[in-house]
Amino acid sequence: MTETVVVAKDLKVVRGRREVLHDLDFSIRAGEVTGLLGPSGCGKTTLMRALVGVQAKVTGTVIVLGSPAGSASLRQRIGYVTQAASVYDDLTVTENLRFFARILGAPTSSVSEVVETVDLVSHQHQVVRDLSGGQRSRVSLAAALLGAPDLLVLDEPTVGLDPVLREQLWGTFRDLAAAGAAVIVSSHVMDEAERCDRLLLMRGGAILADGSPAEIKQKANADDIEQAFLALVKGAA
Ligand SMILES: Nc1ncnc2c1ncn2[C@@H]1O[C@H](COP(=O)(O)OP(=O)(O)OP(=O)(O)O)[C@@H](O)[C@H]1O
Repeated sequence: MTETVVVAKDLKVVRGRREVLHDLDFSIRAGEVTGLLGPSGCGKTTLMRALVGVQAKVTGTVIVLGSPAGSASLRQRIGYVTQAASVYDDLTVTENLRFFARILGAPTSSVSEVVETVDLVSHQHQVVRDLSGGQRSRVSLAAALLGAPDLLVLDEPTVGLDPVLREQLWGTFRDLAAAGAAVIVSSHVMDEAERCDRLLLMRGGAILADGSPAEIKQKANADDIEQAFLALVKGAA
């Protein structure tokens, strides 16, 4: 049976004075890439922050790997990559990763493993400042992979990347899921939907649809996810 890694019930978040997530119920499974898709401002980052346990004013229940989101015991088991690069510009790829491995208590041998996973072997001794944007985001991803996390939360990891690199990164996400991790990837680009095993389609702080790309298209009687999204919005109006 597939392991359920996240269970959220009545998840509500207030930011500023506004409620930005409204009573969400969903679950996330191991071994799958779950796409969190929806337009800018719909609440993807807020939802991810709630799962990782760094979001204030969360109500409802969010259980991650059997413990409440934000529990200290989860720190080593979750990898989180935000939209902003989170590595040091003046250190090399390897120096950055050794530093993060030490903080995480991950073995030094994991550094070369993650460098290979993100395909940066030929750049490992370069300072991060001299890398391209896409290479830099792969260093952040590598840092998140160091502790071999059971849950990977990736906020728009492919934004601004060229198609070849995007393809490569999706291959990496698929490999990580195949190895048993639960991988959550957010995107506002609907054409990334088909690469996911499962989708949570969001709009205005609510979940419009939850299912495989095929199930969602069938339910909305649409040929692609963008059309399905539009049909679901019309249906909900
Ligand atoms: N610090 C904040 N204070 C008040 N409101 C905020 C804050 N941060 C975000 N919001 C609001 O919360 C809502 C959800 O934002 P969030 O960043 O989660 O959306 P998103 O779907 O990730 O957007 P994007 O794709 O542009 O990153 C938005 O309406 C946003 O304006």
